[in-house]
Amino acid sequence: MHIDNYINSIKINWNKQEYKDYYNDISSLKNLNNLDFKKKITFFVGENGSGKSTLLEAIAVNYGFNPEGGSINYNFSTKSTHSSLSDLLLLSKGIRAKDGFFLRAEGFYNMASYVDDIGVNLNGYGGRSLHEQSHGESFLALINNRFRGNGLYLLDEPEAALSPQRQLSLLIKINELVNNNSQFIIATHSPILLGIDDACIYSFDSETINQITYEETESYNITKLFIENRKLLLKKLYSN
Ligand SMILES: Nc1ncnc2c1ncn2[C@@H]1O[C@H](COP(=O)(O)OP(=O)(O)OP(=O)(O)O)[C@@H](O)[C@H]1O
Repeated sequence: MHIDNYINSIKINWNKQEYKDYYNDISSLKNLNNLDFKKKITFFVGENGSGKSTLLEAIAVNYGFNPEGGSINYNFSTKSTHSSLSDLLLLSKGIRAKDGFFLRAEGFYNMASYVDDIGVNLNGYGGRSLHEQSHGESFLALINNRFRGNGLYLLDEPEAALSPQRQLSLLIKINELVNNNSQFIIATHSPILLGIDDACIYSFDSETINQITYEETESYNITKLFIENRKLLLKKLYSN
């Protein structure tokens, strides 16, 4: 079944590149020409440094989000370090999303300061300054109160601040929002979030970006191995 998403696919126009940037040395990205977003939820998985955040940020910036995170309307920048990859992207868009947010664990502090500075109504943020809540509390308060549905949500490692219990709460919220016409693209290492069904999982661990199953992800396999064989595994790890 064809699903019309807010972003249906991306293409990279390498001919537009004027100068080499760090992503030219990232295996998964240097050979990338296009990528489809066929499902309401797409996960980016892969080893640290495999290029997930770089691609997610480029998509976010090209769509109009602030590179440090926030909604389309947020316009702040504490440092300009985002790559030029966003300039090379061509997004194939469906209808315009009514809501949207680019949420990254990294840079959340600056975004919270911006919310304080502009003096917005804090009801959308759990009723208290994001700085007065714990990292995990504020992260989930934002998602629960500010994500309204019919939206495009780009999340970079949302599990970083969340306990396993709250990752389950996030999973429920994502499911609710998807049922309310939302699209998610999520870079994650969480074996809990990756367990959401009917998602497309893209692995950044080889020369091309490949679709894999939940059971093929490292997050699933290493967690399973550890829980099922903890004592034996620890013995082996310590002896190496
Ligand atoms: N602004 C930058 N300038 C130079 N190199 C960068 C920059 N940002 C990221 N890199 C490098 O690009 C590579 C990919 O980084 P990226 O953050 O996209 O990885 P990732 O897959 O999201 O990793 P993680 O799981 O650790 O978040 C890394 O080797 C990183 O050091």
